[in-house]
Amino acid sequence: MTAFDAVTLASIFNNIICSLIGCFFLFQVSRNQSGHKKKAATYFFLCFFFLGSAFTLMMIRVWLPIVFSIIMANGLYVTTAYMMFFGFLSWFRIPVRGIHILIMMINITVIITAMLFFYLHYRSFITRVYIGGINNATLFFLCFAVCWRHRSQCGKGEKLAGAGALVCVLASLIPSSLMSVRPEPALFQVSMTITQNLGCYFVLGALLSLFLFDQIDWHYRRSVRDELTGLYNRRYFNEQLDRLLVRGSGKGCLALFDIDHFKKVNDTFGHDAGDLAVQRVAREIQESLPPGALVARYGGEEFVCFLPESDEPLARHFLEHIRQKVSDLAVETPRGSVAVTTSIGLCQVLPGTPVAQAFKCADDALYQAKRAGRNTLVSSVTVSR
Ligand SMILES: Nc1nc2c(ncn2[C@@H]2O[C@H](COP(=O)(O)OP(=O)(O)OP(=O)(O)O)[C@@H](O)[C@H]2O)c(=O)[nH]1
Repeated sequence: MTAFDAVTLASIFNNIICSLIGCFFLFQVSRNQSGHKKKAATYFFLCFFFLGSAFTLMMIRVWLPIVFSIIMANGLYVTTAYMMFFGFLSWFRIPVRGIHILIMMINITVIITAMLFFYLHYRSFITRVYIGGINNATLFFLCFAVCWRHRSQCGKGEKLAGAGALVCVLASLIPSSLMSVRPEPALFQVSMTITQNLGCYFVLGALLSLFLFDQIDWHYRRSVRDELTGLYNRRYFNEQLDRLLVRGSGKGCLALFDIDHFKKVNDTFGHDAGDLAVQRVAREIQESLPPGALVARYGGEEFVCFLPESDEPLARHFLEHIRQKVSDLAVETPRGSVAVTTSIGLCQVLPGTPVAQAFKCADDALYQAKRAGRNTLVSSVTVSR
């Protein structure tokens, strides 16, 4: 064995280790997922399983009959690319159907037949390199195309995975491109080593980051949203309002909503009915506000919204509409129909006003609304610094 062969073997061994690591992590990931993400993780796991098997075959191929090596290696490489493609399809909720599997089987059969044909009849090594490279590049390009088609839903993880697929397209074409310039066995070995390393490491990183960023997004969404209503929570609202008032252009209207006599609703209809009423009121508020309004559940049966750039008459128009819609609500519950009303305190805020002062102003107005008999909108004086 020459030093060059030894280095090539070491590199293949490296790729086997990388594939095993890929299998291990993607298996762990698939256990913690459900639905389409679990399917995607399983396909990605299989992708590394077949890739590792192909590398193992590459390592021991000198001891195997060459026809057997050609059949197995090509079958495994093409299957690897398909597993990646199916993983991308599943991630974007496109079901993998029988027809996809059939196309994969036909593709594998055609590739193996073509490889054997060119080996047995023409002993043409370069043609086989072209066929393998172009076929795999096409499949990786399809992975990228799936990402591109769903680009509006793509976060950081999906973008990285799409970039990983593109790297695979380029990597698949390296051996055939080099062979067309200088058809030397040593150069082929070098190009294969580069291709395998690029594919293996980049794809593993990109696929794992798909799940990592998805988890990060999930935790972030949970940390800023209220679980019952899906509205933003108090902490997020305060942060955003602070940004808008102190650091932004800062003018607008702040409104506090409080459902009237809510204790009575709970006492009469039960806590679950109360929850339902909170959800319905939240939905009415959210759906009735103009785009750009910031709305949150501020506490139990309290909501808050900020209408940037709105003056008092405009905000009053929207809020009156909400008050009316809430009072028209009939929340159907197992114990009967629940009617609720809401009191609203409104305050126009000028640039630079501290958050606490804006809240005090809206809260005073809300207090006035409660004192005025509830189901009322009261507007407080404008506050500024
Ligand atoms: N079911 C349900 N009840 C809640 C929730 N959050 C707060 N509450 C209840 O809402 C009630 C609020 O009562 P109070 O603050 O006394 O006010 P109120 O009865 O609405 O009377 P006014 O505000 O003065 O009109 C309490 O009984 C809380 O337990 C919730 O998410 N679900």
